[in-house]
Amino acid sequence: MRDAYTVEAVRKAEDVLMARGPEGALMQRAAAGLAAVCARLLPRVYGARVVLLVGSGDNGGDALYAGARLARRGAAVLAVLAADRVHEGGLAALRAAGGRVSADRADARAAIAAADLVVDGLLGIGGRGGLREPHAALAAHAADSAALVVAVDLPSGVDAGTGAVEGPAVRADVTVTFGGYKPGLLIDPGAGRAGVLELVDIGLGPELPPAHVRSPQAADIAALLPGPGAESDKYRRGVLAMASGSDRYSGAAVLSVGGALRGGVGMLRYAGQAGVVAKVLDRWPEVVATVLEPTDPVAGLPQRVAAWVVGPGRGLHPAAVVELRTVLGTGLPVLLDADAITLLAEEPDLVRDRSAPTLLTPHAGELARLLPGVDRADIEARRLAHATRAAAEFGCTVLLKGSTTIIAEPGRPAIVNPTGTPLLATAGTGDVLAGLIGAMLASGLAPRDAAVCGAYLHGLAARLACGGAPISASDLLGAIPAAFRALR
Ligand SMILES: NC(=O)C1=CN([C@@H]2O[C@H](COP(=O)(O)OP(=O)(O)OC[C@H]3O[C@@H](n4cnc5c(N)ncnc54)[C@H](O)[C@@H]3O)[C@@H](O)[C@H]2O)[C@@H](O)CC1
Ligand SMILES: [K+]
Repeated sequence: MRDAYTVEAVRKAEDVLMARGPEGALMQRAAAGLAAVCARLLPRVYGARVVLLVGSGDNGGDALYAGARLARRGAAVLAVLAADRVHEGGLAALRAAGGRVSADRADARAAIAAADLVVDGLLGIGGRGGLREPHAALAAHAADSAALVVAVDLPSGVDAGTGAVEGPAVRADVTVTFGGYKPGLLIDPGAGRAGVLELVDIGLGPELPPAHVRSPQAADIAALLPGPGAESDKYRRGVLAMASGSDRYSGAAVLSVGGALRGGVGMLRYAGQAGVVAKVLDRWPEVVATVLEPTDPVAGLPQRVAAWVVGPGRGLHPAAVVELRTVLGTGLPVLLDADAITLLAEEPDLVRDRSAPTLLTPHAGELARLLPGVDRADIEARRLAHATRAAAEFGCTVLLKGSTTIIAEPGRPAIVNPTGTPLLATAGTGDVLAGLIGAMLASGLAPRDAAVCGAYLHGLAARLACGGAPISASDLLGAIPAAFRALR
């Protein structure tokens, strides 16, 4: 698990340690860790051309002390100062180690263009908003250079707490972060700027509170996943009921059912209009299907099931409303997706008043319908805050789909899924996800764990499907077994 902490929590932990230990000890630990990662990344330290971008705060101090360590090992280190005053001790250490210092713009540009390694020590957790000048120009030179860019603590210009990027920001190949991950390193758009993450332990652990945000790794998912044991039969593995697709959107039914079957459901009971039922059975003969009567759309809904998935491609007509009320009226775990979320926006109390496990899986546009006064762009820019707010307002689990999928639940740390990829931004992949998570719910996982496992496998399957080439939702279905195998 990668655990991320708020800036306040990190500063508080640092204060406790600093009061206890010798002055500057934490910065020395940070700089030693940073220099070690830089040395590992360079083919050869001796003779390497290293440029440090140095801001006015302690982030610049880390860069200067690490630069001094590299200079002592024979690197040609140049510190480019972005402020009149920078960390004095760090500057003295760099000079004493033979490093050079420049505040000249033209000089800086040429040096960055010719560098092997650029160390971004402009701003750390003290940064506010997008980069101002001259920071922004230096970040642009670094982006134009072929040099490897290593960010100190976080890419400058990224908001440490949220991942928001409000203006120019550094794009790093590697980010060396200290004491604990910061949420902004795990959540887009910040995560996309951070590159590969390296955590340096500076001893904060015992002083940190519980994580604010967690990002599960393969072993965490493998430990959560239910696997069929010798005692399993189709009922114990879970019976899932699905109300997805319609005559107009029959593909949503075929894909969501496929997601559930590939997700390991014991039995799938599908209910829908006659035309969709035929298509579902044609593709997935293992499904037990019921044709719903247009005159009484809820009479034939499946009974004796372990969980429900409602919504993908289901439509917004009155029968869908009655169906949604009926399913939410049961005491079973329910996943609401797509059209069911749009309907819920009209009757939010259906979920607010519900005590049984409930999971909403909106994308940003659907979440905007649930949160009055918020638009899609606000949600994309501050995903963590909005997913958390929706979970609190509806008193249930919320999985916000998108560039970084976030799972929020009242009173628990939010989860960030690490396997997402832009390849998933194509029609039908959300239907597959709903089915996949539905299978996990039916097997008995709590909504948060089901959502975490489903999102992880979904992203992994997309990555495995075509090795980086564009994929369709059907390709994604085909790669789910490989994603499971990769975890076992
Ligand atoms: N506090 C500690 O004990 C430790 C701190 N460490 C380092 O110290 C960093 C935090 O240092 P600071 O609190 O000094 O803050 P920073 O070094 O992150 O930067 C703060 C400075 O940047 C300026 N600034 C803020 N936003 C700006 C913007 N958008 N454009 C241009 N300038 C801007 C501010 O005026 C302020 O002078 C951490 O990220 C980490 O790298 C590490 O050395 C580990 C120990
Ligand atoms: K930085």
